[in-house]
Amino acid sequence: MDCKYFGECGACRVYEGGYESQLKDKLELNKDRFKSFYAGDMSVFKSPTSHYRSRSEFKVWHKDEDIFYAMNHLEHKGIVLVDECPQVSEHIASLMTKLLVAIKEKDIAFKLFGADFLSSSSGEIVVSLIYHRKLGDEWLIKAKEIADELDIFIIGRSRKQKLVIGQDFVTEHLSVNGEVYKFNYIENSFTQPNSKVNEQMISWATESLETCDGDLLELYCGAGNFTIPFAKSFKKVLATEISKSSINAAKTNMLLNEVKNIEFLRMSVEEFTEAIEGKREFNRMKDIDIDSYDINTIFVDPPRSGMDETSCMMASKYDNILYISCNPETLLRDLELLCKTHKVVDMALFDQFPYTHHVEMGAKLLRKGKQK
Ligand SMILES: C[S@@+](CC[C@H](N)C(=O)[O-])C[C@H]1O[C@@H](n2cnc3c(N)ncnc32)[C@H](O)[C@@H]1O
Repeated sequence: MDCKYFGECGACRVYEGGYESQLKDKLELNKDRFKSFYAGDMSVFKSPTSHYRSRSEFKVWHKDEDIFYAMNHLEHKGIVLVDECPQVSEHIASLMTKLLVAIKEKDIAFKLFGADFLSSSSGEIVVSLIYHRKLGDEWLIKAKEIADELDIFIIGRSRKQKLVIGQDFVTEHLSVNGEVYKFNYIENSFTQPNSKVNEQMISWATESLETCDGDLLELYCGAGNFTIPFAKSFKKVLATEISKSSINAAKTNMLLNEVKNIEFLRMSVEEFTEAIEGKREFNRMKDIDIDSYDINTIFVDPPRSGMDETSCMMASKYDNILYISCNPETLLRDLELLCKTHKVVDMALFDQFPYTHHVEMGAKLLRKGKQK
């Protein structure tokens, strides 16, 4: 990646030998890490080597009456000023300077401290401008002029305030095994950052579940990123997630894709575990006939902290477990528990975060004694 800040700004790590060499090392490290659970081939899915991030957050730094984008320094305290970034999508990259110029010209930089970008592959962009002051009518008029001029959506945020100019989402199209799915990505909600790798993850996961029978249970479903492509392989899907805005987006995304066999439930994994074990009743489950589900398969995509012990015990009740993880360390910890009853039959590495040491992993597990 040809970048004048490479390694300095904190977003990328300098790696001798470049992208391919780093990926090879990540693969070796993870093959070794998981060798006691899985000794087969690990599929590897590469990222584009630049302009792969569809969302990105920058600080806005004020210096000598001027403003700059900034990132935390990688090695020590302090920041690095950034005027371009080859990680972000082409659409975000070509907007960054124009937006900064417009903010200065319209004089709306006072107490602005953050700029978050979210883009779709077709070029829709929502920018959240984050302030340490209450935003009034004057800000709204000027920000609307910028939004019109640059053909973007702008959200003004400050404490307990959210002003939306246009809309607070972009619509992304993802191509999965030859089919195109539409997703509304909501500002300030979780979305997978690397669209090309995300498409490969969903394709791999969908193929991994193709032979599973019965219904599907999904935990940590977000806005239905996996759920919606999975739905055609199952009669019914029950998908749960803690975030209200993600569940609302998931329901919209189900309609956008004309999918009808999913029930989305806003519930934490901890709550859902209590509900399914009959330990506690929840009003949110009153319209869900849990006994009508014939669940043999569970799909999980937890945050970096992984699953907890109780959720692993719950997942172990199902014959097929598919686990997508953004943190190999917590995946390894959880496999210690899951592999008391199950064995890992396939694994994949997705290079969702190039130029960092992070990777996304996939693991397919089958109850011991069951055939593939
Ligand atoms: C790594 S994201 C995956 C989301 C989705 N599968 C996707 O691909 O976009 C993890 C999700 O877990 C949700 N989450 C975090 N803690 C949770 C909990 N305790 N119970 C349920 N969901 C939780 C987050 O809101 C987030 O949407």
